[in-house]
Amino acid sequence: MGKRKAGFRKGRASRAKVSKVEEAQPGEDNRIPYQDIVKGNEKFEQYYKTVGICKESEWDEFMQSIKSDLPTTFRITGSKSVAKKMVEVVKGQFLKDCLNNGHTNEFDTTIYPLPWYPDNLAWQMNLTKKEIRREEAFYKLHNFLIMETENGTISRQETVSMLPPLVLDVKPHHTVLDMCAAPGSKTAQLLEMLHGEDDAIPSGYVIANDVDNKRCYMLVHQAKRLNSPCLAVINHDSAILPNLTCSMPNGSMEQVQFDRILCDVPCSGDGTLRKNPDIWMKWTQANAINLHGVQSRIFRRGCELLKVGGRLVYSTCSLNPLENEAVIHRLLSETDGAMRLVDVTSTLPGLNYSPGMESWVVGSRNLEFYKTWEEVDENWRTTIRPQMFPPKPEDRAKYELNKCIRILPHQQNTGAFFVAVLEKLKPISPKEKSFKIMNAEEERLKKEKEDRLPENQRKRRRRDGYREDPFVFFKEDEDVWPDIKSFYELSDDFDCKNLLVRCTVGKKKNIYLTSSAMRDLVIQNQGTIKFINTGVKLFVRSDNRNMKKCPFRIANDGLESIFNSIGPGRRVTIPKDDLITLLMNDTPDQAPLIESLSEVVQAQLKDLAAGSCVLIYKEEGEDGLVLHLSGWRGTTTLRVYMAHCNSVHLLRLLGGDVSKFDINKFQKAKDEVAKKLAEEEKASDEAETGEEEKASDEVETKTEENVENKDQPQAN
Ligand SMILES: C[S@@+](CC[C@H](N)C(=O)[O-])C[C@H]1O[C@@H](n2cnc3c(N)ncnc32)[C@H](O)[C@@H]1O
Repeated sequence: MGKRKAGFRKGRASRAKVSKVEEAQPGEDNRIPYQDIVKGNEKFEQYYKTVGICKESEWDEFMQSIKSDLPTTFRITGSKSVAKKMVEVVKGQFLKDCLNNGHTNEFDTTIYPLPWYPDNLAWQMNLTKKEIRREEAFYKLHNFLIMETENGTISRQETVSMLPPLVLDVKPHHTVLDMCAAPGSKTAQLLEMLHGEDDAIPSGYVIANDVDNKRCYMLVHQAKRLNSPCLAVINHDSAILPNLTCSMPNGSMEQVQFDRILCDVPCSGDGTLRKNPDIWMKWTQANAINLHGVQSRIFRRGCELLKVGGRLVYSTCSLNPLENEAVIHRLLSETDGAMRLVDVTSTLPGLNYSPGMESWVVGSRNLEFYKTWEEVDENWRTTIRPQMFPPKPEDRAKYELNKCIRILPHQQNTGAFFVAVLEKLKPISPKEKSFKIMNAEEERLKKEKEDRLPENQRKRRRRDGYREDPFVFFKEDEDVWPDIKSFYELSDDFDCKNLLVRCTVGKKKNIYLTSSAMRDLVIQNQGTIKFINTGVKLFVRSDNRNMKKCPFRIANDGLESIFNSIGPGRRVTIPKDDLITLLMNDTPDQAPLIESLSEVVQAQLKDLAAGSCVLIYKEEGEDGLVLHLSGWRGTTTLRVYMAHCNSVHLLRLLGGDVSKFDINKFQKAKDEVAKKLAEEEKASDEAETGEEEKASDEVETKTEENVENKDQPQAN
């Protein structure tokens, strides 16, 4: 897929409708450069003034803020000890140096933790992304953000988008559904919370769904950085998401009801205007009117799939009450007290917000405004629906829509956002017949019926259901297992049935690990659910001659999940200085000689057969940094087996010298230009010298000829 040209957005159809954008001219490829987009739209202003999106006294501030570029924000991720160390890095001298690297006073380099995010794990800085990218003074900061993002230790996520997962309050035992998950920044956050207790494999899981197949792969990419065996990516329209079943300890089957559901629905996105200025050109009230229906259907399905007592968060990055309070009100009024809004603001200290609206006017696409359905013009009655209107004044107290949270851009220099937290009080009968909750007997009969289908029909079902490679779980007698088990001295409680490969025939290349709950879910639902991805990479085929006994090396991705089961025979405890040496020399050709490492390491390696091993680093103190890394003991060398960005990240955590990796791209570009100029100059000098030499040679030859001629005796 081709990369979108940086700084350009498509600008077509709606341009003509928006008078303020007339000055912006699309380029040859029909895109308008960002800097040429006029930030303003009369209809937007008319609509939100009429709706009363903020107090009149705040309007100018609201508009000024929504037209400005966003500040940069990021979240620190990773295991407890790594995250703690990263917070120290962000608070420490390194980042101070990055921010004060010879810049002039024109930049506001303030950086601060978000007060409502726990443990100082979320940070906002007043510099914009553009400033960080374009200013040489900030090259170290830019390198830091890129490297640590690639490594998965920070997530560059907009402040307001961090709210929904946070208020969902996920615990390690929760079953979680993310209904509209791509590209996945919130899924990542949900996973981090699931793994929040640092248990190797939590009993809960996250199912991340998106209707868009391509975006599902963005989700896979995003989640990969988190190395969780408790995630599955699935691809469905969540408004009609099929029921999932799971097996119970007594062997019966049950429909899955989720403890936590995130419903971050598709929306008009006008809360992201600061990040996506092209929305200024496209904005129309018709978008919100059109989206209300799908948002309501997805939300309703979420409420059906939620466990009684469970929590659901509905969120959008839209300012529009039609996509927000109207959707919530519609569901509350249609489900007869089964759901209720929860006020979570006391858990968000220091967050500035507006309470949800309890009353609003509904605007048509032409911006005619109606207070009640009865007033609506006949022409609009197919697009404006009665459910879009607010509760009657006498019912307001019943719905408590003021418990919703709306964040406006000027309140703390962020994007705009809407969040509603709901709890389920009693079951909701599914709207669609097909979602009827099956009891165990019905489920068994359905399975029996499927099993009786002729083989060709079953095959077709499988084919139509999957375009993905299959998920083939290990059987107890899997051929490669005994060698792996004995090489890594894996304990008997490690269940090899949770391992899987993505092929049915041929050599197994990569072996993935899922949690037991995830394995069960995949096995029980492969017929009805389109699974795109699950499992964390644990073993990778290695045909190295030193791995004859077990042709699989251990991968960093899944190491944490299996670490406790690995026996002492393949473990090497490594002191800080040795680890720094390994990280500074992380390529195979640089691998340090064993004899150059400390005696402690040499002693451990003496009896360790060559091949894959686990390196363990533990800092002193209760909360000290703990690292488990995939390593390779060569015949004479030892090395870390990891991506370069991981090495740099770890060096930074250990206080090692990362300066040789901190490339100043501006200086590099200048050096390259200078080098090219020098080469050109040299070439032209040489050419000139060549010409001169040739010319002088010619002169010399001629002179010599003359001399020779002169020397010739004159013929008489
Ligand atoms: C606002 S984005 C979600 C952002 C995501 N939660 C995150 O934090 O990265 C909305 C997503 O909903 C997906 N979507 C749209 N309609 C859907 C549907 N009917 N079912 C499931 N996903 C849908 C879109 O493909 C899009 O990826």
